[in-house]
Amino acid sequence: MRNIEQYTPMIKQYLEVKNKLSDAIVFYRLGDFYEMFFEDAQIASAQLDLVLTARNGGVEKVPMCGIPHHAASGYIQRLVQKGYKVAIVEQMENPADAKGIVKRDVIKIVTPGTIMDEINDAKATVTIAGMYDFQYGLAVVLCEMTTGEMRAQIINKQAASIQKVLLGNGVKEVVLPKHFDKKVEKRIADLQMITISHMENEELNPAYQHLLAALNDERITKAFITLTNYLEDTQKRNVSHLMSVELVKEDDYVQMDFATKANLELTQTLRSNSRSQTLWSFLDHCQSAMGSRLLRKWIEYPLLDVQEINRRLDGIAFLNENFITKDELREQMKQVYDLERLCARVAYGSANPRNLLQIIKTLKAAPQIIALFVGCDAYQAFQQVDACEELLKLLDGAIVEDAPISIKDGGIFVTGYDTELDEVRKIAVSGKDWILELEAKERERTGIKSLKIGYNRIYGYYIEVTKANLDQVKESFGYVRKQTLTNCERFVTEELKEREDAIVHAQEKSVRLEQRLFLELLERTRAYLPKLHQLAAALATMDVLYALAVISSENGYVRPIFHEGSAIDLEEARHPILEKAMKQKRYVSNDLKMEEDCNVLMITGPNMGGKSTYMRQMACIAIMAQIGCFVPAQKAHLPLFDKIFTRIGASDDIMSGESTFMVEMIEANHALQNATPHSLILFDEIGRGTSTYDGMALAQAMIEYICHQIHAKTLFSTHYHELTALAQQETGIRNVHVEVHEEDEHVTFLYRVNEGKADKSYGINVARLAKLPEGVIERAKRLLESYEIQEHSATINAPIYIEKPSLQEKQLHDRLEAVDVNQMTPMQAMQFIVELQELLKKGGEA
Ligand SMILES: Nc1ncnc2c1ncn2[C@@H]1O[C@H](COP(=O)(O)OP(=O)(O)OP(=O)(O)O)[C@@H](O)[C@H]1O
Repeated sequence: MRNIEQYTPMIKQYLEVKNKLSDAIVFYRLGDFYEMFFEDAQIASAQLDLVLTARNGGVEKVPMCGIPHHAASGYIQRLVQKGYKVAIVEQMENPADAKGIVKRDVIKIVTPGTIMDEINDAKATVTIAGMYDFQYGLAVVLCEMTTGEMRAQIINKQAASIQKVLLGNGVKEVVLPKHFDKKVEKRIADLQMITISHMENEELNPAYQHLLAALNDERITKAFITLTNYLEDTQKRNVSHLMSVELVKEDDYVQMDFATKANLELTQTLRSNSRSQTLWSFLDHCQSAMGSRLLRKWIEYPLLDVQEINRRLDGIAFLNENFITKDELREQMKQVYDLERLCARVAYGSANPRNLLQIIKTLKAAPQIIALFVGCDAYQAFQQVDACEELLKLLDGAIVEDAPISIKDGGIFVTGYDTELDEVRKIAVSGKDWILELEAKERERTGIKSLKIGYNRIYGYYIEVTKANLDQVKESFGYVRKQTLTNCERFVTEELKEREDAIVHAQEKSVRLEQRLFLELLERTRAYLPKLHQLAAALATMDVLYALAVISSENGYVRPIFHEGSAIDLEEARHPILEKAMKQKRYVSNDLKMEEDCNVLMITGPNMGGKSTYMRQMACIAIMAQIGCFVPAQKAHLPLFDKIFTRIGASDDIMSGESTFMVEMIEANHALQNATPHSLILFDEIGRGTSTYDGMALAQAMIEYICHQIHAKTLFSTHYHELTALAQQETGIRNVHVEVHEEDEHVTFLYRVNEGKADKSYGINVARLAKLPEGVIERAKRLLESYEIQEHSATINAPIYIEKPSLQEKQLHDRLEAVDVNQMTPMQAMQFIVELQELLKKGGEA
């Protein structure tokens, strides 16, 4: 700890502030710069490529680096993205008025979960979570700071659930209370790139109580308190833009764990974490950022409610049947700004004059946009949305077209908006005219052509004469010297001094008046926020419907039809993204049919043959269908999937320290433990991460488990051709294979999926395609031949062993199925359990 008394007064002041902000980098305002000192300077200079200098701090030279204040947001964003917190320390008084050291204080702390103004990616969502741990689980309250949206969830303490809720919702920062399960904290820390913050204050601020109105759950309240107290603490103000907390019920949506979402590259790619080439970016033809963000939510939360899905599909069909309406919608949507974030800024008090202009433009377009949906039966509710015409009347014509971003310098309101403002402005303007006249008069009187009248905040108005003309200044002019610069002198006259006060005063007064009027206008706008939120939600929905209509019509997609059974019937299905990305070659469409009693589709065929693509295609179509979008196929009859699980591709989790095989087993386990008869499972080459026999045994055991216990619809690709024999014993398994054409050891992939199993693997042919050295290929072929000979002579290709359920299991099953628990007394139930236990001990009755 430094002895702060030894330092210069300024560094002492800095250290007093810094000592309370140990986990943040302090941006300390000095004139036009933000300076960083000591360790903060070292970190910032390394992270932001700034030059590290030093400043005399009294007892020692203090490391220092700085950035211009007007460029701060870019630097803050870079630091925060790297997981740092940045505390902004501002000058709290005008340096000119300060006696001694200028007063400074922290005005806000920007953290990874609370960054708002500094974000320049309109489609990005930044979420912060407050958590509370109760004995059996966790309450999580999520908040999207830029919109103020809040959601709550109760989850269990397993790593997969924590990962799903935090990574799945783009959480960048988690706030934990004083007492929190250390093991769970470690699980959160293991997720990497999530900043963990702590908040000790456990008292509910009454200002936020109403946001919990609809919820009566003490656990959620506690997580909410931790979160809101932290937000107040970092923002140093009331976070008035927060919206009511909505409880998320997982059962309302298709459940996908984080690995599944990542594997399917729904909203970010596996390799680069980028947005391009994802299902989101592919579908995103939205015209507004709020539309894009809503689309992302739709993709992450596909629906289970067939009525709601059909409503969206009806909306899309309406736009595609009325293409002029659709075109008109696109044009009108161009006028729509990010009303969601604008509302948040109004509520929070950070809206600027340009933001109000954006609201005006949006409100002007809104009635026409709503009217476009008059004929859309599915969305008649849009007609009830208030387009806020009253607010438009209030705002329209108040603000000048090229209004400034800041309210510091006036120039916000049009003439005629306020009579007092007009009066003050007139005085200020006439003052300026008087100055111009004086300048002309003085030039004439002195004969100095280059004479200028200028103004600066410290010296006020002055007459400036260049050095070259100084000899022409006569005493009789009454010029009093004010300031000497290298190449000019500045003077005042009695006359100028007298008028200066009035002019400056009028200018300042008009700026102050404009500020007051602007804040009043914001306050009046605030009264319309509930209506504006509804309008924003409706416009965003229309925008997403537009995007999905465009995708569906441009690519010839078909409307999915849902049924209550479990059969899948897809004709000429395609992978939406790959189909679009393929330029030279044509994408080969395929059918996918699984009848009610078919549980597992076993897919065999060569590497590179298109197995994974066929599986991903199924998942993409299922998700697109359940978000209410048309799908890439000629016919799509589908069940409603409740959960989707995947074990696809090589998503080695290097970060979590798990091996490839371990990740494979964890993901497979997750599916086997949680899938239901209504789920979709995609297992791509399960078991390949271990030895052949291990892998094959595990794969077979899993398939049997799915057929007998789970009955979920499963697509299972494998290179273990032996497994295809299972189809002969199990009615629930069907074999299909991807076709290739082989000629003179050269293979051509046909990507056509046909009935039956593949005859061989073609691994060596594919290796040749990859241009491995010919020596390696030849040697591999010889080895393969000798393996195959051994295989036939020895017992390597052991026949597949199919285990039937034991008699004991069958008896247990029959008994449990037969009993009607509702008709039993507690005593009878206990007796029944004892009987079952005895049956277990005896190993069956027989
Ligand atoms: N239906 C299709 N039409 C056209 N090209 C396709 C089709 N399916 C796949 N492809 C092409 O083949 C490539 C390989 O496909 P995919 O990864 O699905 O093969 P795979 O059988 O899973 O291979 P491996 O067993 O090595 O994992 C794809 O990247 C794509 O370029």
